[in-house]
Amino acid sequence: MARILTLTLNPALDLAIQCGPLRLGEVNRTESTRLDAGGKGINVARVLAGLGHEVTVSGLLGTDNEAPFVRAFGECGLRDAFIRVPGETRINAKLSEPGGRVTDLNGPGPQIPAHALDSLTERLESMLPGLDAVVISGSLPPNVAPSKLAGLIFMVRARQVPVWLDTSGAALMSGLAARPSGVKPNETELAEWAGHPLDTPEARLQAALRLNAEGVEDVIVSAGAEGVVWAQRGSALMATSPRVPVVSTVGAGDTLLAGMLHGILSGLPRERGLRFATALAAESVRHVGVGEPRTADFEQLQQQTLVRSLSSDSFTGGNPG
Ligand SMILES: Nc1ncnc2c1ncn2[C@@H]1O[C@H](COP(=O)(O)OP(=O)(O)O)[C@@H](O)[C@H]1O
Ligand SMILES: O=P(O)(O)OC[C@H]1O[C@](O)(COP(=O)(O)O)[C@@H](O)[C@@H]1O
Repeated sequence: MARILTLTLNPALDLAIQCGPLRLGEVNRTESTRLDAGGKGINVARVLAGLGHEVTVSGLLGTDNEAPFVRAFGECGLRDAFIRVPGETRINAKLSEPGGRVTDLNGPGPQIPAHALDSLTERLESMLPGLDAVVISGSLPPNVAPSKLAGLIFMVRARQVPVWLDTSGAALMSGLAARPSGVKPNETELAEWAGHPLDTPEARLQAALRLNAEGVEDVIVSAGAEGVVWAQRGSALMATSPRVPVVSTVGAGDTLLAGMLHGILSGLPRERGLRFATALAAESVRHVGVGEPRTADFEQLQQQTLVRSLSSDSFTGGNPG
């Protein structure tokens, strides 16, 4: 069992909406709706706690609608170290249509008073001793500068605690420059850093190896149904996802990251950890919410997840890897 802290600077209440084919500009009738406490670090924490780790959640939480979060933390056995800020945490709408198309409408989040960030930094610093990993996940509220995120990464690294990052846009650029120990972008997010599309496994591999060479030890590039490339200190594996019916892809990336951390922090052989995490992420898309390893066919999903090693030759007809 590991001790992990996840940091969500911009959590969200996720409004999951199941509907028929969406008709824009018209009245649509929904099939079901569900409101859950979410946000990347909170989802990662849920999965890790379910796998038996001791998890603390922190970040910035609006006081006006905190009740569902507090309830979820209690239900999942998460230690609550969120700094409270005035106002509401954002609500993100997730529209799932038949056929697996999911449309995310993510809000900006509230304005954060400067003293709240100072309190968060102090709290984080006081919690670092004894932690096995820190995960910083998700977007930043509108008035939090990306350089603040880089500052948090530097602080954690200075205490020799591994720090993982999962964010996007300017926050990802700034965060990567601070050299986190690990990162989990999806292909679109990493393409922005690379400056060109990463629409093939080879392109993802090259970008991941480049980041390894720049000092990010673990780079996990997710590519939806196509699966995952994981480059660790210059040596790469690729996992191909099992085919599953898609209900909601929301939380798949968070599940993947949590599954990978579980493998790494539990000392699982690399191939086994990647298979576990990829199968768990596939499990998550079959329903709303994060992946559930206790599901009856999870062993089967793992068997259907193909893992192979990759090298630059893997794509040139040379060594099949
Ligand atoms: N349609 C799918 N079928 C099977 N696995 C999926 C599917 N969509 C996502 N996954 C799994 O979830 C992981 C994360 O999904 P992805 O969409 O790449 O990340 P993010 O949610 O961060 O954008 C993928 O690498 C894959 O393992
Ligand atoms: O902080 P962002 O980038 O707006 O993302 C927030 C959203 O990400 C989620 O954590 C889902 O993330 P993934 O689909 O990448 O796993 C939702 O719960 C939340 O609404």
